[in-house]
Amino acid sequence: MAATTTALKSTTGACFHQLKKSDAHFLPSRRPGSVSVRILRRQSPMATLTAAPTVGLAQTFSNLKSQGKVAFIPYITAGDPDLSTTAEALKVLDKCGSDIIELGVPYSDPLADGPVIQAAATRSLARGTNFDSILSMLKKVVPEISAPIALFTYYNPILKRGIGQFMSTVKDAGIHGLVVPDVPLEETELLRKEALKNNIELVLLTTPTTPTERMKAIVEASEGFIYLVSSIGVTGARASVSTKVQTLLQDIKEATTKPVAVGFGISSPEHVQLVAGWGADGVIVGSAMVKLLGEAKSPEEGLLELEKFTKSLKAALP
Ligand SMILES: O=P(O)(O)OC[C@@H](O)[C@@H](O)c1c[nH]c2ccccc12
Repeated sequence: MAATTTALKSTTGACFHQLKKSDAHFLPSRRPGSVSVRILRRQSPMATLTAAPTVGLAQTFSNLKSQGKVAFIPYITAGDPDLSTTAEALKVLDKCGSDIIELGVPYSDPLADGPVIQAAATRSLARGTNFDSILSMLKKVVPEISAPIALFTYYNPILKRGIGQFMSTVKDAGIHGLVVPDVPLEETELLRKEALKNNIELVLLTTPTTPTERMKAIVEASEGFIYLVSSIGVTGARASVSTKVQTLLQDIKEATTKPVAVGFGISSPEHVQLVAGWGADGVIVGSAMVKLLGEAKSPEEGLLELEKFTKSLKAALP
C-alpha cells in the first residue's frame, strides 16, 4: 500500500490544492506547525475521511442543483501546446473548481470550430497528438482529479475505431461523458446504445435554429446534460451572448427536467453571470480558455493565465 505525503498548498492566491481523489486520512504530523496529509490508496482500511469519488455528469448537476449552484464547464484541446501541459491544465481546472471538464480530441476537419480551436487542433496534430496518446495521458491524470471529464470528438474518429470499441476504450480511461457535435440525429441511437452499455453519458446539442420537434427528440435522447449552443455559426469568443438564449432555455425547460448547459461565445465573468441568471444549469467556456493556453509565450505562462481566468469566471457563478 503506497502512501505519499502532500503538504496542503496555501489558499492565498493559487487555487486551493485539492486532495487527490483517493482516500485521504488526516494524521498528526511529526513536525509541529506543518499540516501533512497521508494519501492512502482506496483499499486502505485506515481511511477515516474519503475524498468523494468522481461521479458522472448528470449526478454532478444534481449535486450542484441541490446546493443552488451552476456548473462551470471549461473546454480545452488535448495536446495544445503539448500533452504534458494538457495534463497540468486538467489539474489546474479541477483545482480551480471546474465541475465538469470538456477535453477535445484534435481533428483535421473541425467544421464546427472557429479559428482559435481550429488552430489549437492544427498545433496539436502537428505535435503528433493522437487518440492513443491522449488516452494514456488520461489514465495517469484522471485518478488525480475529481471533476468528471466529457470527451469531445468528431464522429469520424469514432467510426474509424468502431463504435463499441471506442466506447469501452474511453470508459477504461475514466471518461464519463461524450460530446459528438457532428453525429447525424439518425445515427445517434446506435451511438447512444453503445454509450449506455459502457456507462458513458452521450451529450447532444441543440441550437437556436433547431425546430421544436427535433429539439424535443434531442432533449429526450441526451444523457448527462443538454448542450444548448447559444448562437449560430462556429465556436469562438463573442462580445456578447445573444439574449435569445433566455427564451431557448425556457423552451427546453418546458420540455425536460434534464440539466441544460450553454456554450458558444461565453468568454467573460459578465457573460457567465448573465447566462446563469437566465436559468442555465451550466456554462461552457472553450475558445477563451484554448487561446490562453495555446498562445502563451510558454506552457507555464499559459497555465498561470488559465488559473487566473478560471478563478475569475468561477467567482462570477452562484
Ligand atoms: O469556444 P466557445 O465559443 O467558448 O464554445 C465552447 C466550445 O468551444 C466547446 O464546447 C466546443 C469545442 N468544439 C466544439 C464543436 C461544436 C460545439 C461545441 C464545441
